Amino acid sequence: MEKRYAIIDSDTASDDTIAIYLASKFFKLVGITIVAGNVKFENQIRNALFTVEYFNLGIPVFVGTNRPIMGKWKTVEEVHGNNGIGDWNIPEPNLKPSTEHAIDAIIRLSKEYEGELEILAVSPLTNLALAYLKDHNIVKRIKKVWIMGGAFSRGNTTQIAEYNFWVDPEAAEIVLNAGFDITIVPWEVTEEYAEINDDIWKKIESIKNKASTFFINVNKTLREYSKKYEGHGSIHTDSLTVTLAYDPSMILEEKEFNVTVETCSTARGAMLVDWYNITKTTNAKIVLKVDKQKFINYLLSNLEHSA
Ligand SMILES: O=c1[nH]cnc2c1ncn2[C@@H]1O[C@H](CO)[C@@H](O)[C@H]1O
Repeated sequence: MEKRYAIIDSDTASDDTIAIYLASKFFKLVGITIVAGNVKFENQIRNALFTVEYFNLGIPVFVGTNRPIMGKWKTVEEVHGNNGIGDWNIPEPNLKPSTEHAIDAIIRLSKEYEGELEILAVSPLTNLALAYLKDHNIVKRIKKVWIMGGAFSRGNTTQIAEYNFWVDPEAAEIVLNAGFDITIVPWEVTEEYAEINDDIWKKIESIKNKASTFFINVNKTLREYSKKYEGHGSIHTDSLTVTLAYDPSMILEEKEFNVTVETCSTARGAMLVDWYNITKTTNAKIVLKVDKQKFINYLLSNLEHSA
């Protein structure tokens, strides 16, 4: 089967790096665009370049916006480690990012691969929102947008908000209302279907090759944090989103909703899902159930059969 074209938009830390690696296996990845989020911006760029170099992916890294639209957010080094990848002491990558801005790269690539390009947004949506504001026609040219973001009610960052939507709720609102074909993978769904528990962690550890070593190192702090504060193994939200995008037959249930994002007060970043279609419109599908075993199989086989 011909590989589909995709850009992965990433605030590159821990699981993002694995999502990049998986996306490079699943798709013809034409770019990695970096956006403000998880950890210090410079570290995110470094982590993306390191991932490309480590796995010899040959994919350009485009630096994007280094803050959300409103500029109010916090990085979460406590989740991912100080450098974003479990404090793994990595060498400085030789690769350099592209000189083209991520927003311009998204617009240009949407023309080069018109009607074929998919966006794997495992990040706050700032780059995509700004690309849309610069060129509304990207909506017609981009085939599909996969979004990891939003929580129904169990916020991982505030009582109600998931991190990616919380970092840039204005951007999320812009993207959701732009008219893209959107599928959302929300936090609770990833919590249920993208957990790497002790058994699977040990299995990955025992592979002991280049990719498994990478996985264990970059996700070390994420695992400790998830165990301590969320009471389960590490949640691989971004990897699940990329895998679902590659093989949508893993989606066992999804439903179309009108989805908006709260931008005010203590509920900032909350995903508002019109469950009973009170608004009489829809703008996105939300994934509700996933074949977890398939996800684990994809992950394990791609870690086993690496370099
Ligand atoms: O506590 C956390 N667990 C997992 N991912 C997190 C956490 N905090 C921030 N992220 C980041 O935000 C998205 C998920 O909400 C993911 O994209 C991940 O990179």
